[in-house]
Amino acid sequence: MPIKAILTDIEGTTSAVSFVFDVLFPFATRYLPEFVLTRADEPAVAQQIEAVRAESGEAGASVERVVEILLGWIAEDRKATPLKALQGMVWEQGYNAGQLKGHVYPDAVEALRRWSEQGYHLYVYSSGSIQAQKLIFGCSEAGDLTPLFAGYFDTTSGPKREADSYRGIAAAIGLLGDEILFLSDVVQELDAARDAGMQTIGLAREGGELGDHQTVASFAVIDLTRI
Ligand SMILES: CSCCC(=O)C(=O)COP(=O)(O)O
Ligand SMILES: [Mg+2]
Repeated sequence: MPIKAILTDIEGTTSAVSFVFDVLFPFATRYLPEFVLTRADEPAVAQQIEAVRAESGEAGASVERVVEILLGWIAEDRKATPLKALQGMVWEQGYNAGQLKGHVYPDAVEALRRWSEQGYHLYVYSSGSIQAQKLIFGCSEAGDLTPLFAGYFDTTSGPKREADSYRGIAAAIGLLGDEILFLSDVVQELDAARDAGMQTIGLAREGGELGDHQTVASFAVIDLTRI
């Protein structure tokens, strides 16, 4: 079945792992405590605080304790939906203030633009919240890339290592699994997407192979007509 849509991961795929670990996560560690403590009564923040209490099993946790839990989750890179939602809110302030600029590899920018012009529908699936996804592409070093994308999926569609998440995304896109190409740097994500019937290509920016998935080091060598 020919490819009609491309679904891409962000960290390690379109964007450097170092940008996430050395820039975004430290930014959140620095600014998230004050953000949560001063805005705890705002409905959008209060909702996430409640979700942290529920996910951590600490129903009566104070806001200060919730902040401690969140900082622990950042340190362990936990893909918890309420953490990801709050990180997105904190990063928005950094992007708006010009303190952050999204990193997207030039080869990814070029390929995404070309595929969009050729009529492929482009989607994102990342553990980062949809708000965070729109920010990294909207405030990128290459300018606003959001017009290239037809839609965004995050952990509210399910964990990235479970096939059911990809089945749900294919249904939401309105295509058969094998009409969608999924790109990622994580073999468990590629396995889950393939189990759901999607085509896969692994991105190994430092070289090497990702399991038995076709693996490339750059978007520049992906040929959509040969999948
Ligand atoms: C949307 S940029 C922030 C990325 C992030 O928070 C993260 O956890 C990366 O997850 P990914 O699924 O893109 O590897
Ligand atoms: Mg990744």
